[in-house]
Amino acid sequence: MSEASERSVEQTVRHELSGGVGWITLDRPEALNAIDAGQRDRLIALLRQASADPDTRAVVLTATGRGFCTGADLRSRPGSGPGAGPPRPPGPGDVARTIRDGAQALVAAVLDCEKPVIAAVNGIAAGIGAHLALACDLVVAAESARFIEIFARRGLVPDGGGAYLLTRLVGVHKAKELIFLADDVPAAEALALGLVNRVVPDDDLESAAREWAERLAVGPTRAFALAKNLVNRALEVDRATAFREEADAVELNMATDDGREGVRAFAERRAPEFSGH
Ligand SMILES: CCCCCCCCCCCCC[C@H](O)CC(=O)SCCNC(=O)CCNC(=O)[C@H](O)C(C)(C)COP(=O)(O)OP(=O)(O)OC[C@H]1O[C@@H](n2cnc3c(N)ncnc32)[C@H](O)[C@@H]1OP(=O)(O)O
Repeated sequence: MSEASERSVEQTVRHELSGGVGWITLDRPEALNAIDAGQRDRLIALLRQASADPDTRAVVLTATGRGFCTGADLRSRPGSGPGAGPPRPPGPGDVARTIRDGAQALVAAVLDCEKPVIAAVNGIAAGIGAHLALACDLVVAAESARFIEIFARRGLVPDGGGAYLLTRLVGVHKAKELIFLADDVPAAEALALGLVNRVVPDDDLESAAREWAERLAVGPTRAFALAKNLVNRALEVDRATAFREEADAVELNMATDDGREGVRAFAERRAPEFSGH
């Protein structure tokens, strides 16, 4: 039975809302924060709740120990409780459904979250754990962090949006290099590649993530959500569609309190106070 099942999923995937920032912390350092299906599903639920919660203005995703997340818990077996029989071999379509409903749903929950999501990568991010970090809007990495597109070491095809994310972030050739060779990518190299926004000393990771998160938490939340969606779609649509969706987003935003507050505050020579609505 995996360690995860001896502690509640609320203990190994912690959530705290503080100052408008939702902190989601993976806390199973003994397994480098590998995630089983229960932890994956809790992450999805927390991200979806954060998206809808008006009191959550920004999200930070981080972890404890020297692992951020090393992907699926390869030691957990769904339904492996006491008395469980031998694992049933997956039937036709079972694996594809697991990937759709699991790894892909997790990455989609980050991409679709209507709040800025910051990954504070404290250590090794491998497999779906790397994609969880790379799907975030901003990635702050500790100097000791490293990213591993590890699937080939396990004979697996990258899932959880790996090819989709990597190709957009680093281009076709570098994406194939990372996937085929499955080498460790240290934080400094990840920064040079454009995989992360910032690299900070390990001891400064939390404060660096907090500083960005708290700045975003008092910003125009709705405008951030609309802009996030435009950027996420920018590589998928043609110019006419992009321009139409941009114009629609600007119009939607102008109907919000914050959309009017910024210009009004400038005219009144005062700092804006964005409510997030
Ligand atoms: C999305 C969740 C799905 C949940 C369903 C579960 C079904 C799983 C079926 C797989 C198909 C799903 C695939 C998934 O969507 C995508 C993936 O993530 S596949 C990639 C899986 N991850 C890995 O292959 C990484 C495995 N780990 C390593 O290779 C190494 O640990 C490392 C990352 C290179 C680091 O190496 P070291 O620094 O030497 O550290 P150790 O190896 O000694 O590790 C320390 C300790 O942690 C345990 N551990 C590390 N990673 C995992 C892991 N992924 N699963 C379980 N346990 C892990 C390791 O065993 C050590 O424990 P100890 O032996 O000390 O008890």
